[in-house]
Amino acid sequence: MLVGDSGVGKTCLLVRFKDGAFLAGSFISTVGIDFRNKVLNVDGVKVKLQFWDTAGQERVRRGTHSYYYRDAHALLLLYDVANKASFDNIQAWLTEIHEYAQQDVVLMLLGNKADSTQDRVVKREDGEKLAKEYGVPFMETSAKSGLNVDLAFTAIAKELKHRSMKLPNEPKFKLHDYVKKEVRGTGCCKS
Ligand SMILES: Nc1nc2c(ncn2[C@@H]2O[C@H](COP(=O)(O)OP(=O)(O)OP(=O)(O)O)[C@@H](O)[C@H]2O)c(=O)[nH]1
Repeated sequence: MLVGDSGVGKTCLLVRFKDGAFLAGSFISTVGIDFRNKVLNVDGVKVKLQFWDTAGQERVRRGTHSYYYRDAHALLLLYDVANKASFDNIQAWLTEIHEYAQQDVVLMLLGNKADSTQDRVVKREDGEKLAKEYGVPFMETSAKSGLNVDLAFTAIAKELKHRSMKLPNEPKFKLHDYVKKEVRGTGCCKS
């Protein structure tokens, strides 16, 4: 499930991952929830992921999220590095998540729009610090350039596969270590 303030790039991140393209141009806010599927090959095993792309707008999200949180196995919580308010709201999102989501939900914090060099107002270290405080894996992404998008979703898929299969001889998958493969920078301009 992708969550975070309106406009942080949830839909774009998902479309970049699913279709390899960037939705440039006018911004159409998600209303309610959108579902998209993708089958990933994770270490030779097919993992079918169903993504729930939620609306960030307060007026549409009130009431709906609590219902979906309960069934979500993983949450990607996004803020926009060029929007301070979206970062400041992360704590409120985390409170909501702790209230409604499953205790063992896989959670990852993503600072999106890392390509926005001139407009950046949230430093990478601030994202890192917040993530550390809450014990959540963190990386910066860009739906525009594609930076770390595959890595973020693959990390989630690997963790979910690991949890659901529990193969006896398989070494434990460590999500916190895996996200260290993150590429630093803007990723510009691969799109
Ligand atoms: N520069 C830049 N712009 C982005 C990026 N991701 C999204 N955008 C732009 O940000 C705007 C909002 O993107 P969406 O993906 O629709 O945002 P959302 O979080 O799904 O918004 P809601 O549906 O309202 O919750 C669009 O104009 C996108 O083109 C990114 O990585 N870099």
